[in-house]
Amino acid sequence: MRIIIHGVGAIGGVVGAALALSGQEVLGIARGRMLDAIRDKGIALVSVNGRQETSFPCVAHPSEIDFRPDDIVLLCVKGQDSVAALEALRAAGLRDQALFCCQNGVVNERVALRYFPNVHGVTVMLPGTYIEPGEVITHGAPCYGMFETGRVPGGTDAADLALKQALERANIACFPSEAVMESKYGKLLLNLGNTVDALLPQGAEQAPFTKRLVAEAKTVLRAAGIVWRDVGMDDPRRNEFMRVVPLEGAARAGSSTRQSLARGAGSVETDYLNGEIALLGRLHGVPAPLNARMAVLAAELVAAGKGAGGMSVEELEAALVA
Ligand SMILES: NC(=O)C1=CN([C@@H]2O[C@H](COP(=O)(O)OP(=O)(O)OC[C@H]3O[C@@H](n4cnc5c(N)ncnc54)[C@H](OP(=O)(O)O)[C@@H]3O)[C@@H](O)[C@H]2O)C=CC1
Ligand SMILES: CC(C)(CO)C(=O)C(=O)O
Repeated sequence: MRIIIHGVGAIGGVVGAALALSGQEVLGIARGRMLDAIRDKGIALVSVNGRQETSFPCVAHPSEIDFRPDDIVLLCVKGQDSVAALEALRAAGLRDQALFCCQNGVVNERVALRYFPNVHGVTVMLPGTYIEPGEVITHGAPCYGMFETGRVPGGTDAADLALKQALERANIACFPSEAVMESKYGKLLLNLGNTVDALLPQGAEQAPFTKRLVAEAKTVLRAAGIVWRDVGMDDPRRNEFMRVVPLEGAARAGSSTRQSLARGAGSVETDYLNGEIALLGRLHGVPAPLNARMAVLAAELVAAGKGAGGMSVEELEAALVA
């Protein structure tokens, strides 16, 4: 079995490097400065176990891959990049192989099912950081991360088991689940604060904003009849397998959305996080003005070419009532 990582950034980089260090065959699909750095000098994984250098082969495009029947593909791009990645995978010959959406948000799996029959969701609990090309950081301990996986719409199969075994050899806890989307909706609630974290200066009080966004979202999910499962610290597995710990000399660079802005990535995932709540609210006739506004603010920030942390608490408060 070969594990193909589509999108070698924070999550794809940590998972790919940890798998490679465990002896697993890995192939990356990367781009830009990360691709150049890995080809030039490999990749460094920074974690509670220190800094470990490793390497795995990387291509720039799926068309360079001869897919094997027992390949497993981990889709590790941001939600706004999914369609392009899925189209390229199909054009390159991927067919019935298991495809795992290692992504936040709840729509990637549904999109992937248009292209492929064997789609699995993954609830990714892994505080990953990618700022410098060729280096990825995880603040997860004792395991680097904790994943829940399962087929979409439901059930588990041999691919979940095979991935679990490979991930656990690489120090990433993995729990196959018959209803993975329930935990992905739980994770969506945790991600409603990503853009708050991206907009405000580091150290600013985020909780009053995220609480309001989550309360609004819960009303929307209930009206939509969507069941979710809590995946925060109330999940007893979190304390045992994956706590967020400080690492000397390697500060966490904030949420994945903040990291996109810090890297000048040119897009953020907010339309698939807060924007999902806005969408569900509109479909089910429940107002979700706060989450809808967050999506607009994020789009404005990207369009203005602004970096992370440019808004004060007072400005965000005013923007949310505007
Ligand atoms: N970081 C974290 O702590 C966590 C992230 N997640 C989720 O995991 C998913 C991945 O996030 P994260 O790893 O942070 O994102 P990153 O932006 O760090 O990594 C994604 C990588 O994929 C690359 N990419 C995008 N499209 C393509 C393509 N077509 N071909 C090749 N490479 C491509 C991006 O390149 P480029 O940089 O040029 O855009 C980037 O390097 C997201 O859904 C996120 O919400 C979940 C839990 C925690
Ligand atoms: C780790 C967490 C929950 C928030 O930082 C996340 O999922 C992200 O950064 O996207």
